[in-house]
Order: sequence, then structure tokens, then C-alpha cells
Amino acid sequence: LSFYSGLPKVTVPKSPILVKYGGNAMTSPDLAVKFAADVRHLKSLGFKMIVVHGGGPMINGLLKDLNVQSSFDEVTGVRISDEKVVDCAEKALSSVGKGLAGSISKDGIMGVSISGRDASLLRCEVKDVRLGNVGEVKKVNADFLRSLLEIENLVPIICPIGCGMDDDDETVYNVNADTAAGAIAKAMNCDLTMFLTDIKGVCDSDMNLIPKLNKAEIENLIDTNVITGGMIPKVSYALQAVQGDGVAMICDGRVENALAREVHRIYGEADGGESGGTIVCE
Ligand SMILES: Nc1ncnc2c1ncn2[C@@H]1O[C@H](COP(=O)(O)OP(=O)(O)O)[C@@H](O)[C@H]1O
Ligand SMILES: CC(=O)N[C@@H](CCC(=O)OP(=O)(O)O)C(=O)O
Repeated sequence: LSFYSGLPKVTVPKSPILVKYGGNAMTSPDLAVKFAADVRHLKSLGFKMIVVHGGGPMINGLLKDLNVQSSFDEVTGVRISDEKVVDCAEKALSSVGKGLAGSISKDGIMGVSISGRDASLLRCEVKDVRLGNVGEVKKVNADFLRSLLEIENLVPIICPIGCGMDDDDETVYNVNADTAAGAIAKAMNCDLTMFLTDIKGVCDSDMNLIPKLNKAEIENLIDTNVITGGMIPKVSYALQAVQGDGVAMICDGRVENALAREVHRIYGEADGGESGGTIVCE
């Protein structure tokens, strides 16, 4: 029996599901192969799939190779980005996206890597002048994404780089991948938004997994410095993602086939047991 045939049978939702695949979860080649297989498997079951990828460690690598300095803002957890940094981020992220599209494109499934600048997919404004060209997504070209999802077997793989609010604005924005995921999930009214990261979920100060969190609890954990760094955008934009009818989760991308396991558990006809991560609700 193959791994997938052992999973509970699922009822496929009408709305898409979005996976945010974090840079820290993609550093093992073996896990990456399994992630790509999970995407193909779910797509072949009929799920409308959207992948938004990160690539923080890969951007760090390129910045280091090119001797470009950058740092992260402690309050928001995002990378402070001047034009040089944005340029490196775009190059590194494009390469990550093409790699993902290549590994997903097998057995008739077509992974297509798209930048947030393509078709003005992610229109942005400056998040905070102190952060430079870091984009806050203000408008998502949802019609374009919907038309891509109409194409049989196509899985859009979105790179978190944004463009300006109007056609004359040539600014390129570095968008945190969690920000992009939250904005797209909301615009597409995604049924599920899953953030795959490099930790078991959101943890308390004793590093115990918190199975479920709402907005007030999240704000409190940020205020008390329990949620810090890269987890801040994740929980904030997970909250944005659930402004529609959907569910958001923060899951451990280091677990083999985490995506397929969780999706089968959530949409499974049998009781799939406890989740392996944190569920975020309003
Ligand atoms: N309360 C918390 N629970 C879990 N992780 C946390 C918490 N606060 C901060 N973190 C950090 O957030 C990291 C995940 O964010 P990040 O490294 O940006 O991942 P990704 O590349 O998946 O976006 C964890 O590895 C952990 O170091
Ligand atoms: C503005 C900002 O912070 N952009 C991120 C984009 C990549 C990203 O978010 O990747 P992860 O999901 O792997 O963290 C950065 O420069 O690292």
C-alpha cells in the first residue's frame, strides 16, 4: 500500500487551499521532493491548490555572496529592504520558485512559477518608511489567479515580490511571504491556509505547542515576547487569512508529507485525530 492510499478519503472543498511553504522548511532535499509529491497528489484529487513560497535562507545566502548588508526589523519580523536588497530577494526567490515549479511538474501536473509582479498580481504600498521597499499587499489580482485555477492540472506557485499600486509606479517591493499568503488567501477566500514552517507550531514560553489561538491570545503573546521574529508575520497574516470562511494553520514542515497528512485529516471522512500544528481563528 502506498503512503497516499493509506490516508483517509477526503471531500474536496469548492474554494482553493493555499500552502505557504517557508524557506526554512525547504532546506532538506528529501522533504522538498515529498512536498512536491503532496502537491501533485492533492491536485490530482481535485483540490484547487495555490502555493506561496518563501526563501529567507536563500536570500541570506545571496546577500552574503554579494556582500550586501541587511537586517530584520524586531517589531515586525520583516527584512529591512533597500533597492539592492530587493534586487537580491527577487533573484533568490525567482530561483526558488523555478526550482519548485520544476519539481512539482511531473505526472501531468503543471507547476507554474509566477512573481507577484506578473499580471500585477500583488499590488503594494510601502509598509513603513523605516523598512524601505517592503510591500504591504493592498490589491491582489484575484481574477488572474482564478483564471489560472480554471486550467486543468495547473498549480500556481507564487513568489512574494510585489509591484506598485498603479501602472506608472515602477517600484519593486520585497514582500514577506507570510504577508503575501495572507493577502492571497483572503482575496481568494481560501478554505484552508497552511503555513509550513520549521517548528511544530506556535509554542508557549516552555516550548509546548499551543493547539489553537485567537486574535486576542495572539496579540497578548506578541506583547509578552513569546511570539517573536519570523513567527510575528506568520500569526498576523494567518489572522488575515481567516477573515473569510476558511481555516488557517501553522504546521511543521519538517515532518514528512506534512501537507498531505494535514489536508487528509481536515477534509477526511474519518476522524483524522489531533492536528500536528496550531489552528488560528478570529
Ligand atoms: N512562540 C513561538 N513559537 C514558535 N516559533 C517561534 C515563536 N516565536 C518565534 N518563533 C520563531 O519563528 C520561527 C519561524 O519563522 P521563520 O523562521 O520566519 O520561518 P519561515 O521560513 O517558515 O517563514 C521559528 O523557527 C522560531 O524560531
Ligand atoms: C520583507 C521580507 O521580510 N521578505 C522576506 C521574503 C522571503 C520570505 O518571507 O521567506 P520565508 O517565508 O522563508 O521567511 C525576506 O526578505 O526574507
